[in-house]
Amino acid sequence: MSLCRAIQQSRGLLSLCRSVSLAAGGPCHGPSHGFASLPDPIGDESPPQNSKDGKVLHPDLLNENMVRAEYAVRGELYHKGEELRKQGREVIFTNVGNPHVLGQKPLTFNRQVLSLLAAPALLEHPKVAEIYPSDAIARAKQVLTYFPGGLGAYSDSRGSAGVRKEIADFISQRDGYPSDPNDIFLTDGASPAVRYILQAIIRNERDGILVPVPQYPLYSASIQLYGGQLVGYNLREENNWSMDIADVKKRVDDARAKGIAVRALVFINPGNPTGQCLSYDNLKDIIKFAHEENIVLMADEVYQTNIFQDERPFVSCKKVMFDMGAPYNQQELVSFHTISKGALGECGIRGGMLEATNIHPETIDQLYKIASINLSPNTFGQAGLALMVNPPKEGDPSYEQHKAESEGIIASMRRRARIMTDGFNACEGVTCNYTEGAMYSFPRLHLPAKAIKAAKDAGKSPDTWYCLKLLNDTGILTVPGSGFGQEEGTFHLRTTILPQEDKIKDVISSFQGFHAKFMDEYR
Ligand SMILES: Cc1ncc(COP(=O)(O)O)c(C=O)c1O
Repeated sequence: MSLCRAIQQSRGLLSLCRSVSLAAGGPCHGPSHGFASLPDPIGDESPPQNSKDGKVLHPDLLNENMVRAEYAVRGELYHKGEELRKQGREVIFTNVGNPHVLGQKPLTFNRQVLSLLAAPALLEHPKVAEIYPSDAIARAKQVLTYFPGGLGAYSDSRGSAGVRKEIADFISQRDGYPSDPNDIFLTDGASPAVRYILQAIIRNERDGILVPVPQYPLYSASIQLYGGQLVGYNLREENNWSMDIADVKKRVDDARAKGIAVRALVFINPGNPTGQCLSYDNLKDIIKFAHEENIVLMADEVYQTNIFQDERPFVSCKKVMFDMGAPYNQQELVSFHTISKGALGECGIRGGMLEATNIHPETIDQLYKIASINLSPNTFGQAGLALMVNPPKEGDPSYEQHKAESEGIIASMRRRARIMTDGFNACEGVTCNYTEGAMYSFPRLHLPAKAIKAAKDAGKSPDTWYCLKLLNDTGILTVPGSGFGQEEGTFHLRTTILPQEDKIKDVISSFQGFHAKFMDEYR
């Protein structure tokens, strides 16, 4: 059956069939086959410059939005760190929330199931029951039924229906409100899911997206890539990185006065790089605001199980919205989740998702079309999502071990968050809010004037200059606050809390030693 026909059958949509015909590799019916004739010439204008110094793909002739996009997490510091590592120096990669690279072990049950999915012939092996627990075998067989042709075959472009159903059940249970598998898209990590939505929202340079400052640079880079405008709103560091709706409102008014259509508000809960968790009341304010201002909400909830403070449990934006009732339960919302974070930390397997709530059905069809251009999200990532949302249950042979491993990882992160924060706060001229959630510390560096001058003389922003010195002296690779955005005149760095417990004290005392020496030199 052609992709067109399959989509028509599942959604009954002829119009989508027309527009997707190019991606499906052949026309269905109708005139729109995607090969429109070329536009008429604009006056007698000659074509733009096509090559330089014998190269068509010359750096001066690339898509400008691509060239302008920046992604600090893998920016100057990262490249310098890689250079040092290749020279044989020990580098501690605390620049990115990538737990396994710093020694976190994968969850046993999940990898048992994934290994059986990768090598299904093992399921027929006479000794399989001696090696694998019975629930891992049963779960692998069940997940295999979601992937006709196994994990080596393309799945539906939105992701396997079976996995989406498990995710919808998980969301319904988590929030107490229904979730529709047809509104869930599975992607290769949450990053492409975020990009799908930004790409759909941004039409041109007059479309604005509200993004927290500091923010995770996936947002700034993607908004640049799609040619939109980032409209920053400040998180209040003095108030534990809280959101100030009055400030957001002011940013919206300013942007509108400049002719920008503000179309979406991104918030990250728990926050990256700032580590704060939003309270139920904060979420209500955000939803009310978005409703009043007619703005789509983009809820980045990838750290929803990385919670280190009992008084601030995670509550999803969707739950609060439905608790609030009409008219707020009609608010347009897209929420994101991933297997890269939480106790899984499976960054390399690339499993992520979005759930679209109250989004127009024809927009969902357009998203489906865009997803179908990529054919299929990777199947191991999808299986990883199924394992995340539907772990072993009480009474299952793997339950106790799975629970102990998962809870052990989060409890250890909580201890490490405390060690990091306390360690930073013990330093002269460093202040750091406690990491309530996520995986990062974002201390403020109150740099002396002499240090700021030295940085400027070196042609660097003071935080980048500081982080480069820290890397050179100690091998600790962090990301300067400027990569996330920070209030004018303030300087920060971001580090993960992920070095393992036998290492983290050494990391923080190495930082403290460096900083004390630094202050002696520049105070
Ligand atoms: C706030 C936030 N959103 C989304 C992502 C994307 O993660 P992934 O694409 O690995 O799912 C990250 C990764 O660090 C993140 O910190």
